[in-house]
Amino acid sequence: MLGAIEAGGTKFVCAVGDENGKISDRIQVSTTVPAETMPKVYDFFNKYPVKAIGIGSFGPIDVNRDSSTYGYITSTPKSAWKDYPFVQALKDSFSVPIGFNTDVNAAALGEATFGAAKGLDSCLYITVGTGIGAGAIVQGELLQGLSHPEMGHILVRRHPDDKYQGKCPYHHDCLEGLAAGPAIEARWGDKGVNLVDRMEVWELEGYYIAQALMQYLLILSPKRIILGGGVMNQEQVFTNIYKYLKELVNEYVVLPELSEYIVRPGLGDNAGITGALMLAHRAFLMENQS
Ligand SMILES: Nc1ncnc2c1ncn2[C@@H]1O[C@H](COP(=O)(O)OP(=O)(O)OP(=O)(O)O)[C@@H](O)[C@H]1O
Ligand SMILES: [Zn+2]
Repeated sequence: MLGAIEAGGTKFVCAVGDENGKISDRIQVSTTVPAETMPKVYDFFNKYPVKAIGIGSFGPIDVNRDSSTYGYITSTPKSAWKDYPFVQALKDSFSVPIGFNTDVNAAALGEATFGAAKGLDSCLYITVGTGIGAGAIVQGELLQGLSHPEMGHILVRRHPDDKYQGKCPYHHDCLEGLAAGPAIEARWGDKGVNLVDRMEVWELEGYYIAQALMQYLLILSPKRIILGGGVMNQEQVFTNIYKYLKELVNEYVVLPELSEYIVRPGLGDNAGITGALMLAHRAFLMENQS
């Protein structure tokens, strides 16, 4: 039995299951402060004989095993979780291998193993929600370098009619600052879910996301792109992304049929937690190899 944590900025999902992605029990805990959230996490896993735990976490996080702050959540604006030693906290309570990566890398792994990118050795998983983040599988491995990718904060070309200053506290009008859920709400004065009939909202959304996808696909050339997160519940954004992406790429590279190439998560809301289960599986295998 394996344990999994999908640690989000608003809630933690904890689950137990097996290496085939089958989940046998799960709970949700709200993300308040570590002293309140973590004991509930420990209580849940204490009920089960887990052999390893995988964490897909909001970030930025330190994923560099050689670093003195490996396993920490680093510079999050959620101050109680800033510099929080997540992996160590679990190791102190459970003497099992702990896998640790970003929430979106975990989701990419889940989708590549069991979901919309099953059988492919590369894919990109992007969430457009409270923030924008992306994880990637490249040549069968999770993409990691100096740190993990932060693809939500890339710069995009501003639409000439868009006067909104942007919401990212670090870069103002980066992709996340212009196109995540809170930016939509701030620009148009209402939540996305209430703006369904405002065509211009979803045109602009497609315009920005298509630019990001163009850059990701030119740099990483993923075999499939999966778009999740609350904002992507707006079906019309997909149509607009296809339209703008075709225009931008302008036949320079040959694109697959876009409705099969840029798709929703095959695992729905379970992409992240299933991926975290796979992180646990990998951590278990790694520790038992050496
Ligand atoms: N149906 C919808 N249409 C448009 N926007 C939506 C819809 N549902 C949620 N959102 C927007 O998505 C954002 C919440 O994102 P999501 O539901 O993915 O939750 P989250 O997990 O908190 O976000 P994140 O993935 O960044 O951690 C909010 O800004 C919300 O207004
Ligand atoms: Zn930014």
